[in-house]
Amino acid sequence: MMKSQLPLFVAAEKPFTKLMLTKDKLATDKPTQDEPWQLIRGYLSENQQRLLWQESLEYPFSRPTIKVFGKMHTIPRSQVWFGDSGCDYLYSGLMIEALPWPHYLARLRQQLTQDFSLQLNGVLVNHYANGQQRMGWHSDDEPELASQSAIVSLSLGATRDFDIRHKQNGAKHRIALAAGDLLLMHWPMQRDWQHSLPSRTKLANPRLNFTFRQIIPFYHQR
Ligand SMILES: O=C(O)CCC(=O)C(=O)O
Ligand SMILES: [Fe+2]
Repeated sequence: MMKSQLPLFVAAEKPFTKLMLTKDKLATDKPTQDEPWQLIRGYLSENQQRLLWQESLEYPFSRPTIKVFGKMHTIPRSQVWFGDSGCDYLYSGLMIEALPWPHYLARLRQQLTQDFSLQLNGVLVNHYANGQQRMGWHSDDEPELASQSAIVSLSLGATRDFDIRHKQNGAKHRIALAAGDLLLMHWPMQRDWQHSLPSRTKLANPRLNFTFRQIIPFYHQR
């Protein structure tokens, strides 16, 4: 349905080959009550990574200015939000309207929906131009997120450390997220933990991250 809006260069590309997700592959890492996340290395094929990266060159990224503790800041990365209609997202006091799904991102959403039995209806794409760009400590706990829903994170490009810390007991984890890796963040990760993407000042290479989410449609119009 989105095909007509595709940039021309992808028309000739081979389609995704459907990834066969074997039980073994899923079993490589299991979420536990103590650590409610699950890492699947190399979930995206090389072909998928290439197509998504290429498609992202056409995404309308922006660097909005947001209010943090009463002060205005331009976010240290660029982002864009795609989603089903009505799946707008209020982010640090800023209403982001859902843009229609680009082709390969729509296909990836479908694949994730099937592989993990999730109802994903929006994706935040973050582009980190280099190691100076980053994301501070936060939990993804906005009220428009469906109650107790999981968030699926996929990474492309440069490998970056992803830090996780417990809100109460101070436990810390660091996961190096490489191109193609998938991190499944199950409930109650967003209730009990924060995460961040620290800067790496010497790194010159860009990275993309997609976090697929389930939003309560028309939340902000009710
Ligand atoms: O870039 C990442 O790996 C993290 C992104 C993230 O935490 C978010 O979009 O909420
Ligand atoms: Fe996050």
